[in-house]
Amino acid sequence: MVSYPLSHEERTAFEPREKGLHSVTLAKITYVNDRIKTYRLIIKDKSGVQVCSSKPSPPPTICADCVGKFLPGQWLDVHVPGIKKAGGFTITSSPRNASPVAANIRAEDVESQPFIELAVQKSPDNPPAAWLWRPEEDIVGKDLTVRVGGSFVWPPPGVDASTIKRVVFIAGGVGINPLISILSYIRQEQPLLDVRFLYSTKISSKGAQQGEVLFLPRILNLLSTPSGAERQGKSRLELFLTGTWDGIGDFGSVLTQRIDEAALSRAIDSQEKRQSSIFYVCGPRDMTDSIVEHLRGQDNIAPEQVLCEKWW
Ligand SMILES: NC(=O)c1ccc[n+]([C@@H]2O[C@H](COP(=O)([O-])OP(=O)(O)OC[C@H]3O[C@@H](n4cnc5c(N)ncnc54)[C@H](O)[C@@H]3O)[C@@H](O)[C@H]2O)c1
Repeated sequence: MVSYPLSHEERTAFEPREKGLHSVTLAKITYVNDRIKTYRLIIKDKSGVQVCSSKPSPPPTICADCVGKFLPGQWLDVHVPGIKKAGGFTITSSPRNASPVAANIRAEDVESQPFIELAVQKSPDNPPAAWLWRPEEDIVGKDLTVRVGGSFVWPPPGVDASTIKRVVFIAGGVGINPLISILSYIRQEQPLLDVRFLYSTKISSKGAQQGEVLFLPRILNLLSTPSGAERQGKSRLELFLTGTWDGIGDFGSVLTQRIDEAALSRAIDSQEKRQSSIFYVCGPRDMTDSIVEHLRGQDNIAPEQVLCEKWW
């Protein structure tokens, strides 16, 4: 018997998602590397899209009065012209960027409009992704319809937010997508939170540069932005580069290995620190499963302190 991979809608059938659809315009495409492009969607609804603060936890439900709002970490069902089934793509921008009140909007200037950003991996077998990878001149300016969904979110459901002092992000490859949205939002809303970031990704091109690693310049910028003496020295990125690259580039300090137990121990830190930490894990299946199991097996880390997104 031939088995087919589940579509995004089948795979996420039990996840919370909005009832209604929003109309957006595909305004801009940015090439990151030969696997990834990012897409800026301009929101057409007059109300814009705002952060849902009415029912952030627990559990992250999307109810009638939350329509049009999203939490950092969520994804969109994306309906592209001429294709019946929606694609599922993670939102990589902060909800703050989607709020019309946050922007000084000028109709003629795309950069000033409230927006949602998505990162889409090249996948010829996935029709919505293949459509989004068509030549820019064929698709920029087209209208799409989208719906927000997902439960891998900030703030973490079931956790008293006032107890959180540290957030540890652990990303593998394109699993960075929901984490960059959460990091961007946290930096805007709670800049004094301590952040540890472990990011492992494959590089295969010769002489690859920082800009070709998905969101690396953005992460470095978000972690280095000074916002008060208390935060000095509290945020750190450990970058793990694997694959067949030639070691040349402008990466500075990197580890040429996968995230291992020693790296996790550094991130978990002391008994005292782990009690006030939240761990977000997103990456390939085996990596996610083994890291989540390792974290949940530690003393003083409760199951609800470890969140992961499973796209399988
Ligand atoms: N929202 C999202 O976009 C999203 C959400 C959840 C999961 N994901 C998943 O993230 C995965 C990322 O795919 P990719 O092709 O970019 O990743 P990849 O295969 O390039 O791997 C990324 C990094 O993880 C490391 N790695 C792989 N397996 C590991 C393991 N068992 N232990 C430790 N390190 C390991 C690799 O060495 C590499 O550095 C996909 O499987 C995707 O389904 C994505």
